[in-house]
Amino acid sequence: MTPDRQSARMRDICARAPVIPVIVIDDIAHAQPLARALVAGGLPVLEVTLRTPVALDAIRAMSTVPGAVVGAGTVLSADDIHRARNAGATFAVAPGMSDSLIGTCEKCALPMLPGAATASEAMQALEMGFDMLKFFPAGPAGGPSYLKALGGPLPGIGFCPTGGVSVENARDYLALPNVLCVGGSWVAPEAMMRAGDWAGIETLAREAASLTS
Ligand SMILES: O=C(O)C(=O)C[C@H](O)[C@H](O)COP(=O)(O)O
Repeated sequence: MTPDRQSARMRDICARAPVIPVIVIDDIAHAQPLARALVAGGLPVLEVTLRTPVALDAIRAMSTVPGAVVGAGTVLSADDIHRARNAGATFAVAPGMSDSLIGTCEKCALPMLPGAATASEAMQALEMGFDMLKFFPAGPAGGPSYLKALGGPLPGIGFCPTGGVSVENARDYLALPNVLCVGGSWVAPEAMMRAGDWAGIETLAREAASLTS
C-alpha cells in the first residue's frame, strides 16, 4: 500500500471520532471490557501501545469487540509492524518516521500514521507521500499555536496531535483546520482500569466523543 493510500486510510480512520484513546495495558483481562466501554462511549478507534508485554494479546482480544477499530501504537521497528499485523492491528502509529517503518508498512499493506514535530519532518513525510501525520509530542512541541503556524505553509497535511492532550485543551486542537482528531491516554486511566470502573471509562469516552471545536 503506497504512502498516499496509507494516509487516505488513516484520514478515514481519524474521521471516525474526535479522540483516539492511547492505551497502555498491563492486564490482559482489561482488554475486552476496556474496548467495550470505549466503543459504547463513542470512541471506536483504539491505539494500543506496544509498550507492555500483553499489548499484542490485547490487540487480538480487543479486535473481537464489535465496532472496535484496533491499531498498534509505539511502533518502532519493522518487527513491531509484523507482530502488530499478525495480532490483527488494522493500523500502526509511530512517534516518528523511518525508512524501515515506511518500507515495511508498504509491504504489509498496513496503514501507518507517522509522527512529526517540525516543519522539516512534516515536509519529509509529505515528500514520501504521507499527508496525514501524528503531531508528537503535541504539548511539549508547542501546542495548538505551533500546529496552527505549521498549517500556514503546509495546509495540505492533516494531523492527529498526541502527547499532552487532555479534555481541557482538546478543543483548542480540534478547532484547527489541519486537525482531524486528537489522541490521548486520559480516556483510559490506569487507576480506573485497575478498579474495573468500566462505566466511568464509558462516561469519559462519551465526554470525549462529544468534543468539537
Ligand atoms: O506511545 C506512543 O506511540 C506515543 O507516541 C506516545 C503517546 O501517544 C503519548 O504518550 C500519549 O500521550 P498522553 O496522552 O499525554 O499520555
